[in-house]
Amino acid sequence: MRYAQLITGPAGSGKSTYCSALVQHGINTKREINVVNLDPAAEHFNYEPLVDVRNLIHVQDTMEDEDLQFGPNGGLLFCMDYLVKNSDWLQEQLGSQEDDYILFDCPGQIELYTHLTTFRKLIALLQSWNFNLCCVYLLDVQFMTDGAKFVSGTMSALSVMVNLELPHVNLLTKMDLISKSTRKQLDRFLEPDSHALLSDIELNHSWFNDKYRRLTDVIGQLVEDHSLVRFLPLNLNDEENVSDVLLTIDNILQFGEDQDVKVKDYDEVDEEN
Ligand SMILES: Nc1nc2c(ncn2[C@@H]2O[C@H](COP(=O)(O)OP(=O)(O)OP(=O)(O)O)[C@@H](O)[C@H]2O)c(=O)[nH]1
Repeated sequence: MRYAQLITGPAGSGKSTYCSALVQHGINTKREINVVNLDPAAEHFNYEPLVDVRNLIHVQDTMEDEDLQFGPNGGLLFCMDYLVKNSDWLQEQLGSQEDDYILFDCPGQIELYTHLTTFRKLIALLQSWNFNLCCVYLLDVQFMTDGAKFVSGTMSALSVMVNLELPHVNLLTKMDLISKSTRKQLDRFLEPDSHALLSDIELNHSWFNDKYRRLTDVIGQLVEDHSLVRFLPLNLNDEENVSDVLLTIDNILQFGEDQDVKVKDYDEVDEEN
């Protein structure tokens, strides 16, 4: 079996930074973690990729091509389709090493995860190449600190979970950037508690009419009653937190069962944070 995290999330949510941090964590703990860059528009990252999709196709190619003349967004979607159609290239680049552990650093266009089929096709290919996959969805915590934004972020995570149908972990990134009081407020949402969300929305959004208030309440209840969407805080400055998050994902991937790696379960890490 091979193991991989699909690192997804909106533009700027911290995907490449997370990948670099995990590679460094791997070096510190004498564990090999490789990264594959799947973003054909990537300009800069701080890791040495095992495979780089830009060697197959670059978004610039699609924008400069006389026939295609795409804009940046359409070009990126075209590149991802091109990758799926030329999957032999990716398969060859990935090799076939047993027990390898790969982070796929994906583009920031969330339509790829929320409703287009390209990623589902890519997932099916990776699975057919013996990869056990976990989708890791990153959201910048700064966009989750008031009730209305938290509901919106929760819905985007839910769309990805429903569309990709993979074992899934949501991470709140850039935890080092929020104050203690904001963290306290966030903790009330993470519970999750629909009434905390609702009272925050009523307090901060006087324009919220009855209909929206009821809708928010119902969504909050739904998420709470079915434990649908959970978020783990990720602070890259805290090595113990990084280690716990990685172990949680390892557990979901069932990585470690044959490799003698200690794993923690989701609830354990959630409580510790
Ligand atoms: N303070 C802080 N900044 C972070 C953290 N993670 C990412 N950043 C910053 O956020 C910005 C975006 O991070 P990236 O890792 O490039 O985000 P991305 O999701 O890969 O972005 P796209 O490739 O555009 O989709 C960069 O300036 C990072 O330095 C974090 O944990 N803490």
